[in-house]
Amino acid sequence: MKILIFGSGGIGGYFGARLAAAGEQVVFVARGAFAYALKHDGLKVFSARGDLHLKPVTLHENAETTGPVDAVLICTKMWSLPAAAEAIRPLLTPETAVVPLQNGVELVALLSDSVGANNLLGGVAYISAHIEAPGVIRHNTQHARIVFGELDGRRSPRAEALHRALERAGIEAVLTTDVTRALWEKFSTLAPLAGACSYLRKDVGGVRDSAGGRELLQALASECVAVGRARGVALPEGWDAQVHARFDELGGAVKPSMLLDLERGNPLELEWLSGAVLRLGDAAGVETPASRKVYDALRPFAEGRNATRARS
Ligand SMILES: NC(=O)C1=CN([C@@H]2O[C@H](COP(=O)(O)OP(=O)(O)OC[C@H]3O[C@@H](n4cnc5c(N)ncnc54)[C@H](OP(=O)(O)O)[C@@H]3O)[C@@H](O)[C@H]2O)C=CC1
Ligand SMILES: CC(C)(CO)C(=O)C(=O)O
Repeated sequence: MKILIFGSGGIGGYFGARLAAAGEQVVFVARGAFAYALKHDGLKVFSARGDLHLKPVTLHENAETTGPVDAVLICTKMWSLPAAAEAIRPLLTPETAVVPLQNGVELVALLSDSVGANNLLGGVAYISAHIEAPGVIRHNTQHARIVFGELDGRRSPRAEALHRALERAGIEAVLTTDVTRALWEKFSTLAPLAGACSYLRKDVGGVRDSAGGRELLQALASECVAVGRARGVALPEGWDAQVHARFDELGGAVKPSMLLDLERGNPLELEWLSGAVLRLGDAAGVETPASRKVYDALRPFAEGRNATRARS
């Protein structure tokens, strides 16, 4: 398959490198020092599942040289979505599968005008990976999983083809018939986790061990699940308790990407995590005081302090 990876950072670099190493035709979208490193030194992935060094790397330069693609994995931060949607448009055919892998539940609403409902699928990534240096990705745990599917639940040939490609690349892939639920399952785990770790400035182990850490996580998870259910999402009975089970499965040293960004002075995805819980909670008439506390405390840091990684 010809797969465009839009955004070659933590998740895009990891998934793209694995797909390319397994023989798929992968084209990476990168910029600045990262693009320079990919061009000259290739893409290096350090991972408990095996290191790899991909060289040469095919970089997207323009629509003419890249041509139409079979699938796009959008792997930027949330604030880059409009630019990504605009840039991929000339590369889409009516059959191209566009799978945004960001953490968030508003992706479909944000993208459906610009990308088009025919192209858009939903997806989530379960992985912990970050940029260590330009052209270098560090994958922090064993898990590397993508859950994705057509918005209408059908098992389309394009979704099946992408599923096979991901599996060939050693990525655990789940093709779901209820992607909205999959998005909310991840969101209701991740938004509380990212909120609690960032609010307390602690990794997963630190939150587990700190006084009030679990209570904060529980309160955030309950709010998130209540908002999802109020919107008609079929989250299973007892799902908020599952957040703890998932939290306990994670290694103590894992840091959600929002905490890593906070530590590095990068912009935060706060608006699409706790911010989304507040917005969607307001619209559905669900009270969200714990999410409000976390949002208000982190809001002063949301734009980041590093000019080089300012939002664009
Ligand atoms: N990291 C993780 O472990 C996980 C992350 N996620 C989610 O996945 C998404 C991506 O996260 P992550 O991989 O950490 O993000 P990163 O910041 O590591 O990677 C995003 C990359 O996209 C690049 N990019 C953005 N816009 C453009 C553009 N217009 N042209 C070229 N390159 C561009 C960025 O470049 P630049 O630096 O120049 O902006 C950066 O290299 C987020 O929504 C996150 O919440 C989900 C699961 C796990
Ligand atoms: C918490 C983690 C690393 C677990 O998959 C994650 O999904 C994220 O930070 O976005």
